[in-house]
Amino acid sequence: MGDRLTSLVVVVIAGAAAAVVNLFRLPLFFEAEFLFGQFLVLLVAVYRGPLAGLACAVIATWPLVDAWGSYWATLTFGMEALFVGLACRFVRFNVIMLVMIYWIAIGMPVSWYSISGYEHFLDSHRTAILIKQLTNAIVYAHITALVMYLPVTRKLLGFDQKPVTLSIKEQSSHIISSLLITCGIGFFFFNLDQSIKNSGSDYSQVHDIKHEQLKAQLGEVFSRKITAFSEYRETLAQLWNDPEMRQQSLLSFNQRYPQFRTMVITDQHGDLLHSSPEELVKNVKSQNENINVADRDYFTHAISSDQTYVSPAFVGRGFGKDLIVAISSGVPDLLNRPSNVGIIEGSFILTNLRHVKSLLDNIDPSVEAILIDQNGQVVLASEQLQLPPLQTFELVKGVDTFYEHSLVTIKKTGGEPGREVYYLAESLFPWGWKLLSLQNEARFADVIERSLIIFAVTIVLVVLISHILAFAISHSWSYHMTRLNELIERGDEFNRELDEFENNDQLPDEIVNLYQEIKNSRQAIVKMNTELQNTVAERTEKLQIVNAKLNKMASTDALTGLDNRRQFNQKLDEMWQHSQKNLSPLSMLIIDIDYFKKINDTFGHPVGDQVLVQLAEQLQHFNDDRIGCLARLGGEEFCLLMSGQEHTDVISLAERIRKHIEEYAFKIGSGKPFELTISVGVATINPTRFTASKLYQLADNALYEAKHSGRNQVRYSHLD
Ligand SMILES: Nc1nc2c(ncn2[C@@H]2O[C@H](COP(=O)(O)OP(=O)(O)OP(=O)(O)O)[C@@H](O)[C@H]2O)c(=O)[nH]1
Repeated sequence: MGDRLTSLVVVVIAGAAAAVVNLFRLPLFFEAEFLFGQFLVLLVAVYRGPLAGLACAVIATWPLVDAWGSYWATLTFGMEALFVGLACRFVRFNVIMLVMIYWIAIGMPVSWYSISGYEHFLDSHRTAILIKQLTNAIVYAHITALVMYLPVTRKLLGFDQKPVTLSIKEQSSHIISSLLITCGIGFFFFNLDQSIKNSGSDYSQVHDIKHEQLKAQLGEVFSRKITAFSEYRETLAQLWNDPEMRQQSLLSFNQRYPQFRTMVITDQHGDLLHSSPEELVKNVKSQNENINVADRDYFTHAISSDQTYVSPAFVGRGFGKDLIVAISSGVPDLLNRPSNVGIIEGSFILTNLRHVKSLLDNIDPSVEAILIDQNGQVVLASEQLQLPPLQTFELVKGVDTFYEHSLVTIKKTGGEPGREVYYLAESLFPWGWKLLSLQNEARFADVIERSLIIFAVTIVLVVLISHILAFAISHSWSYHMTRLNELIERGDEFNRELDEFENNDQLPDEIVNLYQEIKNSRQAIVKMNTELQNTVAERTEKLQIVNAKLNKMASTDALTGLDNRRQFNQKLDEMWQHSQKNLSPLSMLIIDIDYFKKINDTFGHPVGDQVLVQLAEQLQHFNDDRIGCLARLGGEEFCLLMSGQEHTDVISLAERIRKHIEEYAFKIGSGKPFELTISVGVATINPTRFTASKLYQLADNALYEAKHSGRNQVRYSHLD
């Protein structure tokens, strides 16, 4: 399979596996989730290169596009794979450090931008989400580092590709820090999550309590008035037939509840009977004969019911244009209950509800409240919210709930949703109004962010410290190995006692054993080497002796010990060259025993051999400095070579030899002594003019002549 096709298969399978793992995400706060599938993407980036990593990231983030509704995850994780893959191609790397550098320098800034782009609800949690990303990345990078060196990973993803980091120090550093940090981060994150959850629920409890307090306070304000109206309608029913008393009681009722700017009493048809202050009716009546309120809400609700009615906020018409709320109650017909004979109504101008307003404003610096009527209009709202009365608004639900709290933003009539996000608590009052209390979520987000920033800094420090620790531990493991390695390279150190290894109690057993093994084998090698050298020297010496003997044998005649023909030829050649160079004459004597055949025939070959040996011994007496070579050429033929000698001297030497042999008594064993003669052929040449073979030819001819002239003679030939 081609390398590209292999990469494609790896990318598709690892990407699909990572996508499946990414389906099982660990949910954290808000939309933040921990995912683990990315470790497979990193492995592909490390083993198969940046482009394969990028492709794998695209496949792996498929579930996130759907779940998170954006392609930002594909972008950031894709860039991460590219970054890690590229870095691994060019530097000796540590995958955890690379991932950390990527997220701090690139990933987090890109995410910062992306979050603001698509979801304002996450705005206040940007830092939290980014820190989650960094922590998540540190975790899956450690998982990557843990499984990266497993043989199975290499087999599945790397095939025969070598990972960049291979030394014991680097591998053990990766593994130690990975173990430490994966456990450490898990523990820290679990604790952090718990503490955020706890403080979140504390926060929401406090919010609920504040809300309940406010609700109770507001309820008391209104229900006291409602109760007062319910009681007063009974009083009024008693004195309904006495107009004077009605007016009086109305005035004193209003005095008791001065928050009501005006109070009126109408008959069952809505015609105004009394007012407080009294002039109101008078003034109005002076302009208009009959005031009828039958079309007003507060009348229609009160006249047909025995419940006290609290109206929505509205702009008053009859007695001014103020923004008011009316409380009205039907006055029962004592003879014909439950029908009413008229109503009593009190209105207070909203701006006069200072007490209520201050309750809304001062709940808590982070909590705002809105009081809304049955029409969904604002009656009163905390100053901060800037919601004027009668404004209708919409609560826009947030993307999520946070520890059972709804998250909302406020959208004013026709406008955009505000950017502030609140936790919502709401309650309905018996009279139909609602109390909404909104706790600004940014406050809690600040608290979370602060602890997350501390957490992130701690994690980064933990990562760095654990790497330093891991490095130190693995260094101590590999230090002695490295030292041993150096020693092996230097070699000779093992011949000495090394204190560092010999007398060191701190050394791990494995190192001590390894050292001993190496030392022993080293010493064995040295010993073997010395023995080998001695043997070789011994053998060489023997060989040289044998060689010398062989040489000797090759150049010596076995019977007589004189030079043989081979040696003779070589010496003749050398001496001819020497004489040619020195311009000196070269001479040759060929000596042949006379009638040697007879000796052989008479006494036998062994005796013949003895004769040859004795003759050689006798010739040796003449072998002085002048003789360049004394050889037996074969059979009973001997030869002498001389250089630089005068021809006459050579002839005289030949004569002396012939004479010496003639006079010499040969004796074999205990046999009788006998005599024999020799014939000698002598020749001398000028080597600058004649060759060595010419010299031989001349000497041989001279010998032939000596033989044919009766033997026991010296004959010579001379060419100048
Ligand atoms: N014992 C012995 N005899 C040898 C050796 N080499 C040659 N001969 C004998 O030497 C004899 C030489 O005889 P010839 O060449 O006929 O000459 P000769 O008998 O010496 O007579 P002339 O040279 O003519 O005086 C032969 O019988 C050879 O067999 C040897 O190494 N040992």
